[in-house]
Amino acid sequence: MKCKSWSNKINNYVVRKIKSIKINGAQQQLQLPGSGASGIAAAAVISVASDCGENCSSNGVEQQQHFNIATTTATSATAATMPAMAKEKASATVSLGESNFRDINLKDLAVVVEAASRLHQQQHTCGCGAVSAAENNNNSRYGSSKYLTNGHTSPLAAAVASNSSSVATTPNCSKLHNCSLQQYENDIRQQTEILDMLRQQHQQQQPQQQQQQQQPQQQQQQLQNPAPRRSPNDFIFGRYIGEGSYSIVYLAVDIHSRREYAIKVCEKRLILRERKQDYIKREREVMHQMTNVPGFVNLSCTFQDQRSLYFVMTYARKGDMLPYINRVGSFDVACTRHYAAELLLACEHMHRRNVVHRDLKPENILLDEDMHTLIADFGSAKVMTAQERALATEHCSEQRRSHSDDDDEDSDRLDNEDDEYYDRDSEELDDGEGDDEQQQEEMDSPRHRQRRYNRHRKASFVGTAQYVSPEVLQNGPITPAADLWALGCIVYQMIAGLPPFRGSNDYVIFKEILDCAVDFPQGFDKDAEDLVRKLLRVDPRDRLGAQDEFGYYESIRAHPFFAGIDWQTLRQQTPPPIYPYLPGVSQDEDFRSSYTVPGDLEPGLDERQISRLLSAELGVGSSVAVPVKRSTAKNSFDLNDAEKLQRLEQQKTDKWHVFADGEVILKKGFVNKRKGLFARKRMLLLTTGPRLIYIDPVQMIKKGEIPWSPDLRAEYKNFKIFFVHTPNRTYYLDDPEGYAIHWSEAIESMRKLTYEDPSSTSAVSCSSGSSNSLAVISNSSAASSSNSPTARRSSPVNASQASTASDNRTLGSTRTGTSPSKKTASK
Ligand SMILES: Nc1ncnc2c1ncn2[C@@H]1O[C@H](COP(=O)(O)OP(=O)(O)OP(=O)(O)O)[C@@H](O)[C@H]1O
Repeated sequence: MKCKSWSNKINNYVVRKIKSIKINGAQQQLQLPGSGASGIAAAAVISVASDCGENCSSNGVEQQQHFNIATTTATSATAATMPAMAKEKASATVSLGESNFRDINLKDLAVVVEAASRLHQQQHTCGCGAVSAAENNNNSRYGSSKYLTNGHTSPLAAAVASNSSSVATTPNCSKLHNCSLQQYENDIRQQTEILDMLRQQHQQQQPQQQQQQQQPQQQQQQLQNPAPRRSPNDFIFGRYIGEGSYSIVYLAVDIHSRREYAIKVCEKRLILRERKQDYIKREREVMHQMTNVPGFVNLSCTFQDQRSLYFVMTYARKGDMLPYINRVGSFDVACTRHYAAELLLACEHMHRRNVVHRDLKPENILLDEDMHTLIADFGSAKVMTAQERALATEHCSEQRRSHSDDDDEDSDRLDNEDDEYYDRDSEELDDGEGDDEQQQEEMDSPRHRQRRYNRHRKASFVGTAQYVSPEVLQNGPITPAADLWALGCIVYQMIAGLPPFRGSNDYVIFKEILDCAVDFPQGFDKDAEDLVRKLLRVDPRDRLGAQDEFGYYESIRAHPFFAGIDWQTLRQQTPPPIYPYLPGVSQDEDFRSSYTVPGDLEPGLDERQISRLLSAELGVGSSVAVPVKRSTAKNSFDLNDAEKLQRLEQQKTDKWHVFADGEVILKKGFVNKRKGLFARKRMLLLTTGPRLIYIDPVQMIKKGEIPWSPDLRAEYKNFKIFFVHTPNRTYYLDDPEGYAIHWSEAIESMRKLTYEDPSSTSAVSCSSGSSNSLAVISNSSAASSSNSPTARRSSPVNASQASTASDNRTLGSTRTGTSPSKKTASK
């Protein structure tokens, strides 16, 4: 069994390495003759013994990667599989920069094809390696991956990924007999072609290589002095990006390579206190495993100091997806289709590697420079063994049979909802690789299976309430179908603007999930609705894709919602622009982050630097605009103290007065506040704060505020519809009484009064006595130029900053939905 596993590992490693090999420092994108190359084995005897991956150069002059590479010392299993290689390379430990990394590849590759041929012959007779061929052929179904990292390939990160991917590439025995001699011959032929291409390229680059070979002294030095581990002093920390439960993420620049990274700094103290060692460990392991897989955040390296652990990751420049959904309310169908397709590809990649993410949600879908998705946050991920998968599948059927007898159980569990928030992955099944056959039989006995299953049931509720699948809530076994459930939730949210299961608290949300009752508001795209219904099935086995081969979701790809998707080139295409599902919102919003790390800052993350970053985050000492109150009252919203007192006195009898927190209500009226396809009736108050407060008129509860800032802009579309644009969200409001223009102008007047020179403001008079009775005496030219839907151009929005806005997240989780909708169960 081991040799199959190693063979597979070897194959994957080499294919990756060949695809991303560097020739003389320049990246060569090789067009492989086919992606079924499964057998070249030489590079597999290289074991990267460092944490450090892609681009973590520590030598400022040469910007080279230094890795300790213990050729053939990887494991005895490798040696057993590749006896010839083992003898040739035994225990030669070298420190490797990218240049000699390349040379070694080329030298080794010559040996490899022959070795691989031998290996394949052996494998064919004993059955080993068949899975490699099968898996690689499966991969080729969907075209060859490019292993891009921020748009460039990364052999070293590939090496790291490969080094940690033994679990992922463990063969699936059921495929063993699918191989044929013909297949192997094809593979060998392809590999020979690849090698020839490499040779040609190598020869073309010969002069440069000779030049490099004239620097033996330098290389000798590298061999003797392996690169020191990274430290915070190798990076300039530019700005705070966001924070999680145990970590803060900064944008930083590598002082050697000048590359930008997102560095997650995890406080050891917090991790220990909260006993989250497993969580962090798992995140690191899975990130390693998914590094260099398209659509995932790469983990370039990790290091630590006394206080913290550092994860150096791909910087997802455009932040996470949630603010985009919040900003435009909901995505149009083309946009949803594209992002849903990228997510499906990501699920396939994970599930093929036996990784179940378990916490897929818009906040964990990051966006790179080109607006392609990068899946992040693997703290909740689960790496499943084949056995666990079989167990889970087996149990599903039992669970289904017993489900009807089990009705009371749900409510018991829900009553103890707080207890559900634990994660005991440290109690994972301990059936390791080394089990012999007898042990194996014992393990497979019903008694053992039940025991293991019971232990497994204790395993985690991890994830986020709104996206968690019923089987996770019911302590059922974890299967990849949990991510397909989340995919259904996310597709729903992209179209409708809110997640399908909402509630004022987790208890209500869990109940909704277990009932699987989903509202599809009017206007929900029919194909999208069908897809969502088919993904949101209580029984994981009933979910679309669950009966497909793991990691190859043909049935989901074939769903009509995905008609027209070119799966092969999806990630090379330019994603459709994010347009709102609802018409009328400006379509030229620029979410691009304009921030770059200044070059003149000091590297490191000591107290001084932390305080600088904190000050910048809080806007202390920076040029963040603060409200400027003018003394001259030209705008009638600018009340003097006596006027305010008088108005407050009048206002006391007003039932909305209590919501104004002692401020004068300048304008009020009922509006429908839209979010995606949902709308809610709200009383909207504009107060002297200035504040825009919205209240649930039925429950008489304040639901929230539209956050004021100098960037806030009001814009009317017609007499009924107006927008309030904030950096993080466009509020889509509709005034059934037709005072949209009045609202828009009143808000603009207040903004100008607060943040701008009063000489440029419109003169507005108001009467707070009656709803929507504001009399506007506007400077018509100013109003029309600033408020015209076509003339208005918003200022650039920093998406990363937007992602930290908590008000939107709160709004995103509140229950809405007065718009006509049908409530149906899609069980
Ligand atoms: N590689 C990255 N590029 C850009 N932003 C990132 C990156 N990784 C994380 N972030 C952002 O940093 C913030 C904090 O991320 P982090 O992973 O520390 O916590 P989290 O996953 O949000 O929370 P928790 O750890 O509690 O699950 C998030 O807003 C996330 O969007």
